[in-house]
Amino acid sequence: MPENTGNSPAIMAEDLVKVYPGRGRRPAVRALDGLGFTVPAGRVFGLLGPNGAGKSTTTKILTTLSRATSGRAAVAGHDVAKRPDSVRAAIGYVSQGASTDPLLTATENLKIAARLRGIGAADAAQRAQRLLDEFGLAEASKRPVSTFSGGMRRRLDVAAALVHRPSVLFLDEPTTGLDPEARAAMWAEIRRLSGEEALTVILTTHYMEEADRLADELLIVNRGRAVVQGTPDELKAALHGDSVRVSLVEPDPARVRQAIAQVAGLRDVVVEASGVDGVLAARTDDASAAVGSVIAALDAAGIRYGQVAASHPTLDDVYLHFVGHTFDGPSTSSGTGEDDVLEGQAA
Ligand SMILES: Nc1ncnc2c1ncn2[C@@H]1O[C@H](COP(=O)(O)OP(=O)(O)OP(=O)(O)O)[C@@H](O)[C@H]1O
Repeated sequence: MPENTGNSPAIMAEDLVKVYPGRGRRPAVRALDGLGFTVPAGRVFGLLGPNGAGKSTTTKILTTLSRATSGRAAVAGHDVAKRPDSVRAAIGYVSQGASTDPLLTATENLKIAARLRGIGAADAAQRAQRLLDEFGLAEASKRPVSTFSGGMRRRLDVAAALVHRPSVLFLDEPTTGLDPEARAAMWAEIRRLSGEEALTVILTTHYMEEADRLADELLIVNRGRAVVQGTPDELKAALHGDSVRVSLVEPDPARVRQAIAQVAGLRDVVVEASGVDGVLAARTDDASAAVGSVIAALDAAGIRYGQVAASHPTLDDVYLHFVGHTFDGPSTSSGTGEDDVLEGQAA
């Protein structure tokens, strides 16, 4: 039975600090720097942030795989440092790597997962059957997992993490590598779990669309700190004005920045180059005027570009605003520096 479906939060993290000690010439790393957040029970909660932001470290502490240097965290009402066994009994964890044995059948895998959680043989068989039905894997239950598609394997990984009926499920990039159809099936599964089963799902993802469509609430983490938390709609609504995006062809970011330096009314300007492509992103209160002026400035400077788009803020814009570079972009861009963007976050 879920342990925590009442009003108390599924997760509470307070002032978490994690310092990985230095070794030899390698300096110590302060991976978490006072991270705090709360996750209400029964929600899909998305953790977003650039590489190295501290997402994995946070997940490791919450799943008892690592200890915080200081601070406090509780999962399903249990303190992670004082009651790690109770936390482990209350959570399921699906890592990026497959957790099932490809040579065994789906049923065998689930039965083993249940037995490892201390469930008796008869109950394990029943639970395995129930999960195979729920996850649409009943017909394939007698086949070795090596014959499964990527989507079926991922669903089986999730099913295996639920054998002991946890109340909080950690999913680390659950749809990476899946085709769009399998991704949609996994999204439907996650929605079902949080809805019908009242499970709290902690989701780490690298897909902005996934975070937008799936997460009831999002936390953006940067440099070991919580930057902003809210529903995707709240976060988007908090960014006033419109977004302008221009795809650049073989850009020289410094030249692009110089070209648009005189364009009035742009803020949160970021220019990124990745291979032969690039992007110029900015926000403005007057999209139609800004688009015209940006195009004129790029033309005047002889800068090549492709698509030019203005839209209401998307989650990409929220990320850009709070982190300082695009989700797929480099961690240092030639645009507005991270500190500049964070200083301007009162928008
Ligand atoms: N075992 C470790 N020893 C030393 N430093 C570490 C260790 N694990 C993580 N770090 C460092 O801590 C910081 C946070 O890393 P973490 O893996 O938590 O970030 P992340 O947000 O999960 O990134 P990614 O999206 O790339 O997985 C990084 O600077 C990373 O290099």
